[in-house]
Amino acid sequence: MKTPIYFSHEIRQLEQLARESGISDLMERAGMAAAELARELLAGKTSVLVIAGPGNNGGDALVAARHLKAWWFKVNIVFIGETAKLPPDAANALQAWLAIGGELLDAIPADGKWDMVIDGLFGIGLARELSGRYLELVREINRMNLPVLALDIPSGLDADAGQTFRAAIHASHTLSFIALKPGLLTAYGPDYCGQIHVDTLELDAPALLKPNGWLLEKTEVAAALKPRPRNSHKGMLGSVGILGGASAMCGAALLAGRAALKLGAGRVYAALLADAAPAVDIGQPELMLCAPEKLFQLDHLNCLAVGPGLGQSPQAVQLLRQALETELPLVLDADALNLLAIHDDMQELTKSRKGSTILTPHSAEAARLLSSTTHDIQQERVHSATLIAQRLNCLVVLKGAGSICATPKGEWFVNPTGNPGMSSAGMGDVLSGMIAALIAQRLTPQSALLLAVYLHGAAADDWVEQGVGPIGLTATEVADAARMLLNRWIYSPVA
Ligand SMILES: NC(=O)C1=CN([C@@H]2O[C@H](COP(=O)(O)OP(=O)(O)OC[C@H]3O[C@@H](n4cnc5c(N)ncnc54)[C@H](OP(=O)(O)O)[C@@H]3O)[C@@H](O)[C@H]2O)[C@@H](O)CC1
Ligand SMILES: [K+]
Repeated sequence: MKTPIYFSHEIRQLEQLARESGISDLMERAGMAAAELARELLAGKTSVLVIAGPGNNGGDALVAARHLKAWWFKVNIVFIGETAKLPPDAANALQAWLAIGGELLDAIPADGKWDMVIDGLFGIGLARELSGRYLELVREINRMNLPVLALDIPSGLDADAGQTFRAAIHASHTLSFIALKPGLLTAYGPDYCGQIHVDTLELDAPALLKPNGWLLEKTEVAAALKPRPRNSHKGMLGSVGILGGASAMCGAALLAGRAALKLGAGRVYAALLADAAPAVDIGQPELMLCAPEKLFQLDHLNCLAVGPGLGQSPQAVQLLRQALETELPLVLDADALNLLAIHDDMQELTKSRKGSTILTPHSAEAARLLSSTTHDIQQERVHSATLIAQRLNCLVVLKGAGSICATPKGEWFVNPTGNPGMSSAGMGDVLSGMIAALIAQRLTPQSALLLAVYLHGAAADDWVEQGVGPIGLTATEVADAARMLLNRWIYSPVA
């Protein structure tokens, strides 16, 4: 089963649709799910501090507190807001809490001791920067250094963008209601959410509202993989061309080429622009190095990756234009993206290409493509990726924590794999080579993109699990681990 992701306005639509179909107890369901998870996480410990805010997120917390109290946990609630202004469901939850003898505190007692905090201060209704008592409370909870279960989303985090409203609660677990929201998974989301759990509140969300966003998951991306027939030869496995490697940047093209080899392309050609380009890659002599004009004379290329170390010389401009004029599937990265951003005619060429085009920008490259700023791209990562995909009629991966893949049809995917060890030179070059290799092996461009993005992050995660990284993890190591995982997923799928 695929896992959908919805923006907060879509979650509100879902709530409305549920209400219209006669479901009126969503808050009770959310509170019960929260209490059950809290009980499991407490694992025998008994004392809980519940923070309830002025909206329905506070209502969820009040319901959870009521159940925990009924199960004999020691529960203290700090409520911040005006009880008279609570929305109806939350007001009912408050009455039910008071009816079983519960009390409300207006500040965290200085001498209290708890095993866990339940954060029900703000959910998807947080609409502006935190200030005053709210800001102070978030900081105080973070200073307590206790396990925190955040209800729906850590308070202070923007459910759509994954940015913080000045500060946010550092949760150890987040229980997201109805479905995932993109802000949990991208930008700062992974830093604040801890382990993410989803409770659908018994709603079949995709049946009520068609999702446009999905979580990338191994079962989904690996479905494109098939074992090779024993009777195979390199021609069947496709040929990749890499175009880049201007003076002082040959390494980028070699990294992309080596990654394409390791991901199984039958033949890989690296065409280097540098005047004094090497004739052979001594560390990887299987790579075929050639001059750029030779690459376009080959009649058996299945995919071309343009950009690693390309530079922005007149020759680079001419070669990129030539690549865009072919019907080959193209992967464009780095300076290919920067050149595309400043040449309107190349953007027109891209829009009308017969072959697929895949763009792999990080946020600064995306900003150039959209004539925007890195800050604005990070504020709207999903929207930015889909906008580029639709404007340029291409597939896009907007890289960074929680990479966003987008299609020209408006579908988008968030990648949960990867770690800060990937913030190092060459990682993007390796990703370009990986995508190109999978396309050359006849995966559809979209399947190749989704698999490569997921696998690239999973390979880096594998090293971190082994204690290599995040500090000092190299792109070459990621390509090696990607090869190992790919083989494992195809040939020992249970492992
Ligand atoms: N509806 C349902 O059926 C279900 C909803 N569910 C739950 O409800 C949550 C959404 O609830 P919600 O819409 O009430 O928003 P919520 O996040 O509690 O906060 C809104 C309050 O905060 C206030 N406020 C905002 N920003 C502020 C700031 N910076 N500083 C100070 N105040 C600020 C804002 O005040 P105002 O902007 O009006 O001044 C308002 O009072 C959702 O995440 C899920 O947990 C589940 O139970 C499932 C069923
Ligand atoms: K919360």
